[in-house]
Amino acid sequence: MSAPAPDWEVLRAAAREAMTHAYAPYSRFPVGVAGLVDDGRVVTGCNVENASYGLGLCAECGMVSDLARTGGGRLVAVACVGGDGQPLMPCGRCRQLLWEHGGADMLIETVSLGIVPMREVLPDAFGPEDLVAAAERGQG
Ligand SMILES: O=c1ccn([C@H]2C[C@H](O)[C@@H](CO)O2)c(=O)[nH]1
Ligand SMILES: [Zn+2]
Repeated sequence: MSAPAPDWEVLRAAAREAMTHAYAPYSRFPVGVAGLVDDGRVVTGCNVENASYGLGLCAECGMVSDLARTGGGRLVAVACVGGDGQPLMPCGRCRQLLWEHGGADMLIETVSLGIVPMREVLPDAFGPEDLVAAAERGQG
């Protein structure tokens, strides 16, 4: 099965809709994210903050949970929007989260670079294959 082609307008709209559910009373910076799955599903998430500031959840965390809960699969393309609804570069931790479920070829829309594959925003990434490689060398 070939991966579906992303409709970036649809993804952006889904991310903006998700952003309306954000719980961000501390930063006042709502974030929404939408991901196209290889079976054509669209999964979404929003940020959910906490009075214990450091425990806040980025929107990408919610989206990855939505991905797992609705049947798993691989992320093909992800649009993330924040604040005024413009494209947002996911934070470093979330790039790692996304890598697990989309890998190097997953497309991501960023404000500074446009639409690029994950390998460009997380070069030399650590991923599941590194654990396999280490195990094969007898280090895992
Ligand atoms: O990729 C990102 C970056 C930031 N945030 C959230 C975390 C916090 O709630 C708010 C301000 O940093 O934006 C996300 O949800 N995703
Ligand atoms: Zn994040």
